[in-house]
Amino acid sequence: MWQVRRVEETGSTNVDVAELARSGAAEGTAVVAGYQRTGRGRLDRTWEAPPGSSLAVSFLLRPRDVPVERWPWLPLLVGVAAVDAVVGLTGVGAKLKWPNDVLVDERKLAGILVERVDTPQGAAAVAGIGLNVTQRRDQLPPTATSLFLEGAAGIQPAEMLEALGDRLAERYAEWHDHRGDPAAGIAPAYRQRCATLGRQVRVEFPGSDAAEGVAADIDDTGRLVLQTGTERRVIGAGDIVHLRPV
Ligand SMILES: O=C(O)CCCC[C@@H]1SC[C@@H]2NC(=O)N[C@@H]21
Repeated sequence: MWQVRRVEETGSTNVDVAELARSGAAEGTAVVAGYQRTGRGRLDRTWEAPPGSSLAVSFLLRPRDVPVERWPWLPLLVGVAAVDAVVGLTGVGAKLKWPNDVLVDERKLAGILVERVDTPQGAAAVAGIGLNVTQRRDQLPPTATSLFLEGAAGIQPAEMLEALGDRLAERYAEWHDHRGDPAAGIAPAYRQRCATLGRQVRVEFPGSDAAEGVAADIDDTGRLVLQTGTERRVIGAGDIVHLRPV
């Protein structure tokens, strides 16, 4: 379903696809870059990778038949597709940290940023994925990893793109066909791949606030349910630190 445009270098593929969306580009338009100068991350962070070492791609989605209150599942859906693409192509044991960091043994392999964009054709979503492919240890922070470092040495970004595009197209079609009903597939698939559920965690909120508790569940809109003593707190955004299994 993807019409992929390849660019050698850009600022951010998410920004590029958002611009294409505003100019009327069709669902399935995608931009993949050899190098991103100013990649965007979650919670207003940046995303960096040396030229040619990683996959940096954004996909345009126009989920016309899915009520907008179900769109918050999209970032989780993209996470499921990314995990399945990594496991299927390389055998590397990737898992999700809520909402959608792709981890291997607690190190981050991939990050996902899904952004809503308003266009003359209606609301759309840009799903951006940055996945570390060939980076060596000295090209990454200690908290990150790459496919190369996890033993998948022969894999190149283009192969990873192919696998990711296939898994994303399948998951998206299933979700769209069920009008975004999470129970129809994506919620159970997410729970299976989520390393956060059932753990003692710290949630660091944007700003300096934090909370600790057990990651008890994912609610109907993809938010994390945190059990803190006798209280249940529903978390829409934040950074999770995995503490220990319970
Ligand atoms: O973990 C995060 O903070 C999310 C990082 C998302 C990075 C990807 S790389 C391709 C796409 N273009 C961007 O500017 N960001 C996303």
